[in-house]
Amino acid sequence: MVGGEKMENQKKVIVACGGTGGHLFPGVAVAQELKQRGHEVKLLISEKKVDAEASKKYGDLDFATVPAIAKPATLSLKMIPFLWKFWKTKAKCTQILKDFGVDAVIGMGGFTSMPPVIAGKKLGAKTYVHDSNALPGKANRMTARWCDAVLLGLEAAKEYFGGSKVEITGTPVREELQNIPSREEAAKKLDLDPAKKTVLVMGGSQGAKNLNSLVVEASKAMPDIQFIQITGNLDHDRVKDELGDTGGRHKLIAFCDDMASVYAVTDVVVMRSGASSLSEISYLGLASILVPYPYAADDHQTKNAEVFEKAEAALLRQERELDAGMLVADLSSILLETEKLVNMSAASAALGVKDAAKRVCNVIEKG
Ligand SMILES: CC(=O)N[C@H]1[C@@H](OP(=O)(O)OP(=O)(O)OC[C@H]2O[C@@H](n3ccc(=O)[nH]c3=O)[C@H](O)[C@@H]2O)O[C@H](CO)[C@@H](O)[C@@H]1O
Repeated sequence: MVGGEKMENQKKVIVACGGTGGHLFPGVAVAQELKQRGHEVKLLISEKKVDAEASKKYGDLDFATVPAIAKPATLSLKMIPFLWKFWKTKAKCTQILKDFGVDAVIGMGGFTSMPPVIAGKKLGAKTYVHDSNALPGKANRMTARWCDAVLLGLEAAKEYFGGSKVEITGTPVREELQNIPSREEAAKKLDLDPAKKTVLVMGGSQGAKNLNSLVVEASKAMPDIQFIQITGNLDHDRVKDELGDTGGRHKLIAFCDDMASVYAVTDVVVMRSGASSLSEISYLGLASILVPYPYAADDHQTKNAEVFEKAEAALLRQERELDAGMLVADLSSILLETEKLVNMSAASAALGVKDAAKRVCNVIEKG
């Protein structure tokens, strides 16, 4: 251990989870479980606005920021500023880790997780990486070389990492989603009718303009169904204009900081297939229609969606093939056929890993 005072058996753990909600929220879940077990935790997030917004409700956790890093897709002159920024960030991480007195570092994904893991390795700490996708990211595959163990959200990812240091843990879900309110309580909070079928729409952290517009059109054709549509900050006003007045049955939210209430009143989700959202809906046993983000690296969101489609927990629809009529037909087939909804929800629940946070923390505690 470097610097700092600590109790016996207590570990000082850095959770590197910056860059996107898909890395940050599983990192929060790991930090919450570690803290509950008496360990000391610091979360490293990026300086991006999205991280500041997503982390602000977790005031009881200790956050520090480091620059976000994105590797250029091809070998070009852009590698020079990338390497310079990488080196500077690693130096900053080394200082943070030394001051903290680090024992272990876990990276939750992306190139922003890489410098803290490498810095940790050089300081003699135990190092881990967690990947939540069916097709692991390039950054994680590279970071794995510096790690004592590789932790995976989905079995399908195992083939990309050789050797015995791989463990399937599932993807941790934050505390507030482990204990969601009742449907009635949540409906009251969101000013919705608990007796009506409700669709949640999540566009994910990247643009979902087309998907947002398709949903608006579908909603107009389904006046008895309630919608909660998370539009993303950039698309909110445009969608609001397109939607017009629905008498309160179609709610628009730019960014949602109360996913627990939203999930509690939901019957079916229409969403991108980001791994963290998938881990949450399977934890809660929600049926879904998955529309992968078409520009995700190596089309990894399709691979995630295929896991859910194969298990009959979801319908998989590519955005280029989807129109509002199909969406109405899909939603009707799930919402109006009770047996289908029940079966899809059960298949989703079967994919959920209830104790993922515990499994990840057990590995860190074992050392
Ligand atoms: C475009 C892209 O490449 N996205 C990737 C990014 O996830 P990205 O951040 O896009 O999406 P994820 O679905 O993984 O995570 C979103 C998270 O944000 C939360 N949320 C969302 C909206 C909101 O208003 N409030 C809120 O709290 C969700 O509950 C979830 O926890 O990293 C994931 C994990 O490697 C990948 O699987 C995704 O493919």
